[in-house]
Amino acid sequence: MPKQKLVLIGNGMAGVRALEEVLKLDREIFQITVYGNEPYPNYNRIQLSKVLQGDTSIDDITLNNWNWYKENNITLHPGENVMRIDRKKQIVHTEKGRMERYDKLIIATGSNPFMLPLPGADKEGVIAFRNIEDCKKIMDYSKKYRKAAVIGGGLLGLEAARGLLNLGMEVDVVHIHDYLMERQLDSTAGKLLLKELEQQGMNFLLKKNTAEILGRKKVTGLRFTDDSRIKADLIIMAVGIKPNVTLANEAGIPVNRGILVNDYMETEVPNIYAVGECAEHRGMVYGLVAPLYQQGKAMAKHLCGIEGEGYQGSILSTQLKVSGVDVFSVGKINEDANTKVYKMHDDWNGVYKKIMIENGKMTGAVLFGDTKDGSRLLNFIKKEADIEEYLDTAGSETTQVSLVADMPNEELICGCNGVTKGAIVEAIQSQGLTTVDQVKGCTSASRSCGGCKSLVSELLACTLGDKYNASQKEAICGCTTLSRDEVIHEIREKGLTHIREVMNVLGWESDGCSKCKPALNYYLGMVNPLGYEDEKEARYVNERLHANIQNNGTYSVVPRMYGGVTNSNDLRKIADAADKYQVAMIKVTGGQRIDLLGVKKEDLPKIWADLDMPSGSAYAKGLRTVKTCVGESFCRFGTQDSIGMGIRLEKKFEGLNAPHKVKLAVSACPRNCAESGIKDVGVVGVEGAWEMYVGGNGGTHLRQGDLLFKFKDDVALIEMIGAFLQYYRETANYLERTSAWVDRIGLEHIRGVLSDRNTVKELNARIEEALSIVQDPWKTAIENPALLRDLYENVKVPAEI
Ligand SMILES: Cc1cc2nc3c(=O)[nH]c(=O)nc-3n(C[C@H](O)[C@H](O)[C@H](O)COP(=O)(O)OP(=O)(O)OC[C@H]3O[C@@H](n4cnc5c(N)ncnc54)[C@H](O)[C@@H]3O)c2cc1C
Ligand SMILES: NC(=O)c1ccc[n+]([C@@H]2O[C@H](COP(=O)([O-])OP(=O)(O)OC[C@H]3O[C@@H](n4cnc5c(N)ncnc54)[C@H](O)[C@@H]3O)[C@@H](O)[C@H]2O)c1
Ligand code: SF4
Ligand code: FES
Repeated sequence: MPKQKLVLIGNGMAGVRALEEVLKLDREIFQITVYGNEPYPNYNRIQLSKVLQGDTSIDDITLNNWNWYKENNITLHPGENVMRIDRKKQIVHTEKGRMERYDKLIIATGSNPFMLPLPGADKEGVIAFRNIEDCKKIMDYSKKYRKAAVIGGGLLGLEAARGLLNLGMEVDVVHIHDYLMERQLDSTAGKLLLKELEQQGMNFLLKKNTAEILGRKKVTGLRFTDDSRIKADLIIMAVGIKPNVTLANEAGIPVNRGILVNDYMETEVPNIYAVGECAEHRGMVYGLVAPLYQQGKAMAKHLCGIEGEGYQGSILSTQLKVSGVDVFSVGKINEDANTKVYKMHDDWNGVYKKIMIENGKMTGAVLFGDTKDGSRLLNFIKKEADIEEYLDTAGSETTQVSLVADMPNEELICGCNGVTKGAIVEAIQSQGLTTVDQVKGCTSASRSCGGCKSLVSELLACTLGDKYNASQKEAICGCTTLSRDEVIHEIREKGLTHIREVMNVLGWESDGCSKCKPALNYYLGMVNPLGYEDEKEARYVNERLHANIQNNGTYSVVPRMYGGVTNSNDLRKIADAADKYQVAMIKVTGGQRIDLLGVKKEDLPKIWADLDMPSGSAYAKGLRTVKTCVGESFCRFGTQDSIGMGIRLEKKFEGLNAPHKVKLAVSACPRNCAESGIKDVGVVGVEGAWEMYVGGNGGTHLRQGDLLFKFKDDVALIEMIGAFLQYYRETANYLERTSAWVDRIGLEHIRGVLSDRNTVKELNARIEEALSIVQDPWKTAIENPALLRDLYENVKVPAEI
């Protein structure tokens, strides 16, 4: 039988997913042609927010690459607009004059951003945020200009605003309502969100109606109906979307807000279907992928002649993709005469939870500050569960790990793609999957917004147990096939106590190399801090000599200055030492201390003795500096004693060794003068509390820290920093910065582990043990004549280690 001709208009997320569903059911019945007016293969529109925020690149958001179309015998016409549908002759006409006959036609033309018809809306610098071109334009603007305004405080506007901040712009968000995301949140959550985002640096203008976009040819600002004005070089319009129904309308296909369809996504015209944001089903037009994918599934069955109940409508759930902000909403969000409400508001910790109940059944929920219950609530609300059923489990101290383990098989793990726990576990077991990417490829879980990635990872861990850890295996170097975890396990199990022993017992294939020797030295010390004797010769040269070697063979000397605070006495000692040893340069470092550059190796012990100050560990794989701002003692904006806290932290953790260098900072307000956002641990004072950010990095791999927890109490903050550092010490690969480690094991996972009080206490007990043996290395060296002779007088230090 000849194949039927299936034509898809719109190469976007809903249309192409529907084709995937068709191909899953029957690869033989259709000869498929796709027209898409964007010049790209199908890509993940959702991830444009992450592209703008710098978390991923345009190259990495392709969903189906060019090859996928070839492999599935699909003819794709990228960058080609369909101009007209001739429903009588069953032909589509394109802008290039092509005419394509169809037996079945799918319209999946998505939406257009709604552009407010304001005077000046056509000026240069007014941009929507919908596709790759918009994203590129915005990024280009950010390189040239400083001030941006986003009109619309909904999901898109806020994600765009976060992106603009990350791109270094100042951002005003103009919103028409008195609280943010009013379509997804109630006023309490909307206001909490505003506070949180203000602290991230966004500026909000609420209840503001724009009257005019100012400027001559190019945008210069906005004027509002109350006649107030703001300046702006770039305006992002994010005030909602309009289904793209022009083609259907002109072809005489019945349209209301969207193209009218039945439960099988058939329009009222034979052989024409509509799916995605352009379709209207039972009065609803959807703007999130989960319902669009469900529509595609129902439509594919119908196209392939398979019976099914059709699409029944969806309960919507949303999450904002802004790092450090946890907001979740599902179903009904506002009370009316028929609803009762279960509410919890912990104002201090900024946690808010509201569940809507009708006749004892759950119909909606809003979460702010702690969203780990989101997927469970979505499942309860989907099945209209009794509130009692939820409350029975709600009191228990759940972490994400236990949450996934306890979930019944029919519960959803991935809301976007409708993938249940049972389906993932089945795929893991039957197909031998071991990584999140494999689960994504096989089940589609985590393929869209990516919000469920950590749940998938936990599920892999629960399902595979030890095998999951083994599957993450990467040998620590070419001398062995053993991974870091295996080596540490063997060190513990077999009670191994020194590097040579590890190599002998674990069958090293050589005498060790510059990669494994320092790593083993660290792992042995981490496992047994009290019993292990540091093997100096396994350390890199800088750590061995306690000074950084420079390009001309001299060294730099950086004495410790707790919290960046010094005094005239120390400054005098530094000046005298600089003169006496004729240092080439005295330089203030980024870590707020003083670097004496150009010291000869043989002078190192002498200058340390003269300085009589502790080592600043500027060379160490371990705690380096704790940078502070002046804080409440002097600054008008300071809400906390940042210097006091910084000094306390530095005194507590100085000398701690770690998989890589660790930098801390304490700022007394969100202006962040100490750059807490790009430190391994960054502390930021807010009114009456401290926020703790982790995984920040200001180096080659720039990464903004993630908010981990908030504390009103100094002791609790210090305890959590101890627990975080120890968890990093125990689980990171040697030479893995916290930024890479947080990305690898997941913020949610870390938060889950550190939410357990006992774990925090145990980690602190172990870090205390490691700290108890810390000695100042300069002092130790000066007091050890043999070491002085060996290291600073006789021996030539090989440079590679
Ligand atoms: C920045 C951003 C972030 C988002 N984040 C999320 C999120 O976190 N979660 C979520 O669920 N949803 C999110 N969304 C929404 C989600 O991306 C959309 O719901 C989804 O992409 C809609 O799919 P669609 O196929 O209906 O439309 P689209 O993906 O827009 O695809 C329609 C395609 O048809 C093409 N087209 C239109 N007319 C023609 C024509 N005449 N000829 C040829 N081609 C044509 C369009 O150019 C487009 O490529 C986000 C959207 C944006 C913009
Ligand atoms: N995380 C996510 O799920 C996510 C992220 C981005 C986009 N999206 C989707 O993309 C689509 C577009 O998002 P959106 O945020 O533009 O749509 P939206 O309709 O959700 O929000 C638009 C917001 O703009 C405000 N607004 C309207 N007119 C205004 C005016 N004149 N001045 C100021 N504010 C005004 C509205 O009050 C509303 O809050 C939606 O379907 C959304 O669901 C989803
Ligand atoms: S971070 Fe805040 S408190 Fe600290 S110096 Fe800067 S403005 Fe002042
Ligand atoms: S929840 Fe969005 S990809 Fe899984």
